[in-house]
Amino acid sequence: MSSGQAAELFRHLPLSLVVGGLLVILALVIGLSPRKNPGGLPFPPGPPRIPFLGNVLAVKMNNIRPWLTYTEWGKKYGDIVYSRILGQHYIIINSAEVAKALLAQRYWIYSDRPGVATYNLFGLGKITIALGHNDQWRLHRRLFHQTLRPEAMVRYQDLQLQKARELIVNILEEKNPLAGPENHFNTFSASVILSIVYGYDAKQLDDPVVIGVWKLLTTFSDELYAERAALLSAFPSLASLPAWLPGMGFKRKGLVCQRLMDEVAGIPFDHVKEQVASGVAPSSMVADFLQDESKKLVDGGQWQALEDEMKMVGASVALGGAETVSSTLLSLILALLLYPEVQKKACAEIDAVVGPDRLPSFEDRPSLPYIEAILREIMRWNPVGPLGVPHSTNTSDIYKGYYIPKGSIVIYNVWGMSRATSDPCDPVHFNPDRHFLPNGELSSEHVYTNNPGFGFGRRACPGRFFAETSTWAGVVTMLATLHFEKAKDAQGRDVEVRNEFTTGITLHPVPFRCSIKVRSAEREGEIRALVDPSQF
Ligand code: HEM
Repeated sequence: MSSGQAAELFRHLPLSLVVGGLLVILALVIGLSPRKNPGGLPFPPGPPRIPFLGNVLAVKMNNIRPWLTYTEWGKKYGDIVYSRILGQHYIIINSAEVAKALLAQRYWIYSDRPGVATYNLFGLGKITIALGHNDQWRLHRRLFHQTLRPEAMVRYQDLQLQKARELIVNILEEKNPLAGPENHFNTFSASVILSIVYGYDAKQLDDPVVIGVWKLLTTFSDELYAERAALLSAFPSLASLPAWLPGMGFKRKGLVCQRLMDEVAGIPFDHVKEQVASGVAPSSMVADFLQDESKKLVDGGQWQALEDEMKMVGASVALGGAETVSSTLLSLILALLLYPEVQKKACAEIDAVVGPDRLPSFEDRPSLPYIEAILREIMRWNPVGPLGVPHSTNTSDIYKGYYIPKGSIVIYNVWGMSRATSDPCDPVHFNPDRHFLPNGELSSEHVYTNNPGFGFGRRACPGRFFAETSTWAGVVTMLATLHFEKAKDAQGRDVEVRNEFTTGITLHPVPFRCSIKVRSAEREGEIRALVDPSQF
């Protein structure tokens, strides 16, 4: 039977069978419904639930932006909210204080990950972000630490600045007048990451490894919206239904993702292995690991297992760091168009500190507090991951007299936290000045790498220090060299842009047009002298 015939057959199933199926699902839901907790303690407060389905309708009403529902719940029920969907417990945390108290101070309970079946379906079950709180995950975090710890960052500064300069040339050489800078941001963020992980020098958009990384990220995030993930975690057996059944098309996308994942993890890794064998590998996370003789003292089987983990660690870094940094840069450009006074202030600061004809470098960073405030404000304004990445509990817990069951999915509402600022300026606005104290000094409260957008506790993003320096290099180099403004239509009027973002696991500004001009010919000249013209 072909898959088309099978789908046709499914569409014509007798009503009794469909009703029977629904009853089975209902029985499963009842089976999954929580039993009373031993001490009879209450769950944290939360919205009223309907039998069996729980809060599915409330979240569904706002399923494209669940963080708005959670923020409303936060106002009504407090910083910790309980919700239930199809028998699955959800704990929603709406304040950084509660997130720290649970995810950081009780990390041994709150560091598991839900949704492993879903990650497996997309071939991503072995990357760090998908792993449970176990020894394999601890090994990954140890391997990251060598390359991504704060003290190692100084090693990458020259590379980050060089890639930022290549970004400027890519933007200036863009032939399509309607193209925005987003594709060049994608190349920038992927190429800095690929350099440190594999010593791989990707320069342009059509680089096959860069293309692979982006195809994998977009296929995965298009398919894995929150509702589907919730359904799959409530009913993992859905994942084993055949791909030809109606509604199961995402399984075919899952197969595409699995193939892409094999390529993204395998091709650059094998390339480095060959380079190491012929003694020509430049230093990188993977090459340094493969050349570390002390690791080879473990016996052959263990070495192979360790090498397989390193392959996944490399892919985890490449995937974790590409989209997030690129999206952050695109948010900045949108903010510059909407708030031109920010661009004016930033350029004035750079010109005063760096002088008119030199490019900024990391030595200038302490003297550029407004740029620092811009970085913090991009993270706050429209957080790239509005709900971070969910954790789950591996045992039950009691917090402030509330019962938190084992297996709860714990969501921290980064978007809601970003709206709860104590300064008088409306949180909707992009305003870097909110990060300064009345005495003009930068506040020590919202340091970039402590932003809730990087998560909490032992699972907090290991790439946040690298994200910070890459973003800084990109932002300061663009603001020193280029001027961004609204594009003009045929009549010479501004093409308006809106503070509008896509929805999903990560947020990106919806595509917008802008005009980019050189603002310092001296700095452009210096950049062109530093970037090999044969690459463009
Ligand atoms: C603005 C940029 C970035 C943002 C907003 C971001 C955000 C996050 C968040 C929210 C998590 C989950 C934390 C949690 O579970 O509580 C995470 C995990 C992770 N990030 Fe990032 N990230 C960024 C950049 C990067 C970069 C540049 C890298 C690599 C160099 C990276 C690698 C990872 C990895 C490997 C994990 C999984 C950690 C684990 O599960 O233990 N990220 N990130």
